[in-house]
Amino acid sequence: MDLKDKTVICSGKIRPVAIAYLQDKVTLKSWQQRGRVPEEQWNAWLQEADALYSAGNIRIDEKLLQKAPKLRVVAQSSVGYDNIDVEACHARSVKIGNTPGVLVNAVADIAYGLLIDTARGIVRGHLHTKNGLWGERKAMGLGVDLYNKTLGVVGFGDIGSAIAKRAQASGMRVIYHNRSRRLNDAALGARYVSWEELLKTSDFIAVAVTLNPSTKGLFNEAAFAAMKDGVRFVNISRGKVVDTDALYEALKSGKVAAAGLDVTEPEPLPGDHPLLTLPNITVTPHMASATEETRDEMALVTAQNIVAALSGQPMLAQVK
Ligand SMILES: NC(=O)C1=CN([C@@H]2O[C@H](COP(=O)(O)OP(=O)(O)OC[C@H]3O[C@@H](n4cnc5c(N)ncnc54)[C@H](OP(=O)(O)O)[C@@H]3O)[C@@H](O)[C@H]2O)C=CC1
Ligand SMILES: O=CC(=O)O
Repeated sequence: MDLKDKTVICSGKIRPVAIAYLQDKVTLKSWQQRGRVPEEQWNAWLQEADALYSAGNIRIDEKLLQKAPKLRVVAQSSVGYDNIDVEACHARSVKIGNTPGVLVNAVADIAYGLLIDTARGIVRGHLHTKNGLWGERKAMGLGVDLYNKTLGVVGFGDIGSAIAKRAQASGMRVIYHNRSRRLNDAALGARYVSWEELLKTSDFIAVAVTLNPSTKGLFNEAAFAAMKDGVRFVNISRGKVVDTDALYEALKSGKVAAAGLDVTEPEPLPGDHPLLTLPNITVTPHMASATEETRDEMALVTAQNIVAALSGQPMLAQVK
């Protein structure tokens, strides 16, 4: 099908693999310079757009949709799509695509790295060495083993179960909590438990839920209070799942011995944020899927979703 009369716009840089896939098939307008496309230009593009390639850095809501009368497809280059008002899109028959699956291993690797860091203080050790304190390394104290400990995974989906697999390789027991039990959990070596039991019995907690009304602020003061003393906490899902002030207090008091976060509220996290004054936290800048291979796959799925939807074919991954 000839789609050359279809205009695809993107608010920021897109990867060469996506450009190569799209440029001969559709009319592509992407901003390949640093930063975001200037507002006036963006508004003009929205007027003409049949499809929007979203890097996740913009809010796609009724306000934007009103400026884009021809829009039929939003292809999000991530698995999470909490920046999109799904109802508003569907009300206007705008299809939404995303990129589940292809980023699972990259994201689970970062979660596992943060998990090990909460146990052993790798980043802290590096800073200690860098600050000329090698000789005083005993002052850092000792870490704890992953081996023979219990990992509680909250959000045992594609990424949560990939984190579990890595933890099992370190000899951890895995329990998990979802709203619904997974049918294949026995094959994955994980035991389904209630929210309360997970909080009470986990030595480590890894969070890999979607951000939805049931998970917003899920890790609040009461949740941290219900955890084991000295629990270690990792979040790679979305910052809004955690009450930042409650986590700060729990880290400060030692209730949470250490935390590793790839996502924060707010994002970006300012360099002078109180969380970063604590010695027992490692924060990475929402980079869990940021490998060359994974970002190429995400870009390609996004481009393929656009072409499929514009051709009237099923997308590789569609948000229902
Ligand atoms: N840091 C980063 O760069 C990245 C972050 N992410 C984040 O990770 C999220 C998960 O991705 P992925 O594993 O692919 O998604 P999946 O849909 O495969 O898994 C999400 C899991 O969350 C569970 N869940 C949802 N609500 C709740 C709740 N209230 N309590 C407990 N569990 C809940 C779901 O189970 P159930 O429905 O049964 O409750 C499901 O098992 C993404 O939505 C995104 O926000 C993803 C990629 C990269
Ligand atoms: O945060 C990234 C995603 O894919 O979701």
